[in-house]
Amino acid sequence: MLPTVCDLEEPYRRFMEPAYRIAIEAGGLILEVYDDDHQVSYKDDRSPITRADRASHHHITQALQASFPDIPVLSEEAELPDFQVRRDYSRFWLIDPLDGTREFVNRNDEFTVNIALIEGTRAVLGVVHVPVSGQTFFGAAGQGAWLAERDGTARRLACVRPTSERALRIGVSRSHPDPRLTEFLNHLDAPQSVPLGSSLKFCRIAEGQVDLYPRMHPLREWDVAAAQVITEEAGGVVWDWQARPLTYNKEVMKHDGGFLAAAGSGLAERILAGSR
Ligand SMILES: Nc1ncnc2c1ncn2[C@@H]1O[C@H](COP(=O)(O)O)[C@@H](OP(=O)(O)O)[C@H]1O
Ligand SMILES: [Mg+2]
Repeated sequence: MLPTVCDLEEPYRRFMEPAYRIAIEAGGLILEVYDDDHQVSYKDDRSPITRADRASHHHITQALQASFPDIPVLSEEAELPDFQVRRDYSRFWLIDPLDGTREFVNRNDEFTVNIALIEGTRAVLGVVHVPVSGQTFFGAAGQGAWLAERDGTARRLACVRPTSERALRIGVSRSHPDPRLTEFLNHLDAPQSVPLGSSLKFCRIAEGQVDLYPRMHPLREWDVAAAQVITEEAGGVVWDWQARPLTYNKEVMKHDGGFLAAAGSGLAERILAGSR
């Protein structure tokens, strides 16, 4: 059940209630494998996959389909429908059943379950659950973002604007270093790097603990969708490097040029102006 302090309304409440519950259930399945001796195999693109990715994928897919038989579910762990078919979807679920598989394999706890609802080409609802901490971040377009703790208490999320008195805190991938990002950081005034796995980098912006999350190389749409809604609904922005909002259900489901997530549009504009 959604936390009682959460005053989320329709049209998104009917989607959020099951999505929130299903993300937490999937987190429970992931933890059963995490506490066990998990075996890793590798996909064609050499990224790791475990029994936990598969268990989470099957549960989320089946449970969303049971609640919403008419809404397609697209997942990192399943073959995507042809673009000719999915381009006509007015609404679909986009899931990353275990984001941060490398963090899972390395046992550093920084992995998440991500469920997003896409309408047209926009991400409009997102749930990011963190199995180890039991925290669940969630938000819906125009209504705000919340953080629920394992014990059911919850609070609204709001980004914190950086001040000139302190260093900018930059969320960076813990497991996928990028030389272009290092070069970009060299142009900022003594930034403080905050290494984090998975979509947690977006969530920390929404919590006010990180100011920026710049990404130069492509990420898949499912790595971003749910957490983008949470960042935006906490007052942040997630733009491409031309200051345009990210779009979804593209022919290739990637954000090709990367993106800039920031704790506010003013900060993002300042950073983009400096990077040109
Ligand atoms: N260069 C790249 N191209 C495509 N996906 C990438 C990538 N670098 C990282 N990713 C994916 O982005 C997700 C989060 O990575 P990071 O912790 O670096 O932010 C991971 O997803 P999965 O764990 O779901 O496969 C990872 O596979
Ligand atoms: Mg992922």
